[in-house]
Amino acid sequence: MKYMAPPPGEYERGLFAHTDKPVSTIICDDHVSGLEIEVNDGQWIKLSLSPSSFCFVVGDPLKAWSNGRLKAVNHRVMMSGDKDRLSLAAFAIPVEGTVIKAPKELIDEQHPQLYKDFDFMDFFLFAFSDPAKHIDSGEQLQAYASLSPPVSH
Ligand SMILES: O=C(O)CCC(=O)C(=O)O
Ligand SMILES: [Fe+2]
Repeated sequence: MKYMAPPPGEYERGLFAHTDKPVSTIICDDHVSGLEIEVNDGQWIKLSLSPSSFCFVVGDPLKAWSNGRLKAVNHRVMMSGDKDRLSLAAFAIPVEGTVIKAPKELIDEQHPQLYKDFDFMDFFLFAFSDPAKHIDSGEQLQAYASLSPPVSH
């Protein structure tokens, strides 16, 4: 991705806040910082990736697979300064027909099943569909797959 430097003195959105829809993402950049993660409601931290580091981002399907134990962090790109930014994101997309299903070891009385089993691609297409545009990115997994009340086994 290429993000253009903002006008002088401005702090500008490069990429809107979202959680990732692939299973996971590995990000590296050209050391012009810009990637931010939301740590608490509304509190954002800018990541400065060192030259040899990558950022591993848990996507919504991996959160569902882990029965909610792994968090899908809300993140965005904000640009300041006078340099353009280049980043590279490697998205993990499973083969067609892959079902996202939490292993039984991650489901018990204390950790009831949070999400129904679902076909990865059905969720992926849902997340980019017109109806889902009205749902906050961080709420799409909940809207698509939540089991409420949670089921315990
Ligand atoms: O460019 C970046 O650092 C982040 C890209 C990203 O979050 C995405 O493509 O999902
Ligand atoms: Fe992302």
